[in-house]
Amino acid sequence: MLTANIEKKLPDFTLTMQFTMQNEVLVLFGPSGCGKTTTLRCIAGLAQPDQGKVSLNGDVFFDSQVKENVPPRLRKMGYMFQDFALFPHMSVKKNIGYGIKQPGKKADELYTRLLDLLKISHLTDRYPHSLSGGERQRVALARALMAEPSVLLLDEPMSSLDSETRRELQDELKRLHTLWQIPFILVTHDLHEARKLGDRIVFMEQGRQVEGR
Ligand SMILES: Nc1ncnc2c1ncn2[C@@H]1O[C@H](COP(=O)(O)OP(=O)(O)OP(=O)(O)O)[C@@H](O)[C@H]1O
Repeated sequence: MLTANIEKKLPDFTLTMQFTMQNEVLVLFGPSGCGKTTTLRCIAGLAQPDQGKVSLNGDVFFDSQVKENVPPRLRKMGYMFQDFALFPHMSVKKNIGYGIKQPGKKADELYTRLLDLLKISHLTDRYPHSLSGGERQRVALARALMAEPSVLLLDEPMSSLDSETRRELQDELKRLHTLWQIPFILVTHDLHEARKLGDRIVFMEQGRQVEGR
């Protein structure tokens, strides 16, 4: 169970988000600038709330009252952000491999499956600067999935993909979720995608939840 209680002052409003989720797919949906990315960043530890608490299955990652703030790499979260760059000096293969927790047959199988699924097998020796936006996005997604994280945070992971790849990837994400049974938080601007993938949709405006089911 992931619990997030986040209060963070931003230039135009104070982000105030509070939710608890089981091993489900929660979608954050709302207009540009309403605080979706900042919410994910606070959960991942890439931004610090002014007040609040973030915990996963009883492990406290952030607690303003006791000044606890676990660094991102120890939070066991996989994330893929719009601006989260791939390592420029590493090949695609190395970038994806960076996420591996435990090398071995299982990791090799997952690697092959992800390359195949994301149609990036032919890119493994290339470097990020030579990839298109959509290719970079697919490599970044493979890296996030490769780590077999305890929580997966996805910030518009499919925004630069063509509609067919997007549909396939949506289906695969759903399958992976069923298989792994961990919390997924997905930010999307696509209501169809939100409805297809989300067990729950949180509608946000100006840093607050305005509607949800
Ligand atoms: N590091 C920062 N410093 C100051 N203000 C920020 C920072 N990051 C975000 N903001 C502001 O906080 C608000 C929320 O931004 P955020 O990126 O979380 O929105 P979003 O809902 O993810 O938007 P989008 O859909 O466009 O990606 C915006 O007004 C943004 O300008």
